[in-house]
Amino acid sequence: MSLPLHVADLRLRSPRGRLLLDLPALSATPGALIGIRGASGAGKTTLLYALAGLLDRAEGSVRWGDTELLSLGSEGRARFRARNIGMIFQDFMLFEELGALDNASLTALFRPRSERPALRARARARLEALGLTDAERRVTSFSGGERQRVAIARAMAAEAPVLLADEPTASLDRANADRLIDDLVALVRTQGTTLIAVSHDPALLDRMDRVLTIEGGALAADEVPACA
Ligand SMILES: Nc1ncnc2c1ncn2[C@@H]1O[C@H](COP(=O)(O)OP(=O)(O)OP(=O)(O)O)[C@@H](O)[C@H]1O
Repeated sequence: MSLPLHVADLRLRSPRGRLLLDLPALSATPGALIGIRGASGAGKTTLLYALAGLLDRAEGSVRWGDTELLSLGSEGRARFRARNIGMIFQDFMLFEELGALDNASLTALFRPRSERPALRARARARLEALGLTDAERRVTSFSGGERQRVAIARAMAAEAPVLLADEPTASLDRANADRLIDDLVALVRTQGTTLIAVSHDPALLDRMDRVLTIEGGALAADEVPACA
């Protein structure tokens, strides 16, 4: 399934009324690689959270295909996310009592029984590709970078139509970061996934089709990188 994105008049205010996000319009076609950059505090993570339907106070329209995310209740948004959005966020949302593979296969719970073995096999392969070979080890004992890799494996194994990533290369060394960028681009090109990735990493941003610059919660630029 492919899900075009249409955002209109998206606004978010802090509890004290400060405007954190103000986006009159943003569209993305399925299969696009979109980077988001901007200074610290510009609103990049807030934008990703709004696109995932994770912010209760967001106003306006975030439409993925035929689904108007902001008109759904929190349960409906969670259901939509489980089926359609892979997330690599800075809070990795791992289950401490589970092993790496169980965490990376968690989205199987939302899939028909017949699809679960293939998803688990993809999760194992993604973990191995990311250098995590001890699939049964509980994540409690994992380092920050290892935890991030489990979250990446989970998001990629799900092969959801949309992948939202917040600094996916941040805690990887250069060689692993470069391999991950290759894998993300390959996933998008083969599956028609829409990737929206916040990053400060020029190696990642240079591989995107478009790079958005966020300043003060607003879109300051929407450019094609020089080497795309
Ligand atoms: N619930 C909230 N209440 C008040 N301010 C908030 C809230 N959530 C976010 N902010 C503020 O909104 C701004 C944007 O935050 P955000 O995390 O989106 O920035 P960012 O661009 O991702 O930064 P970084 O690169 O440092 O991660 C920041 O000034 C932050 O303090």
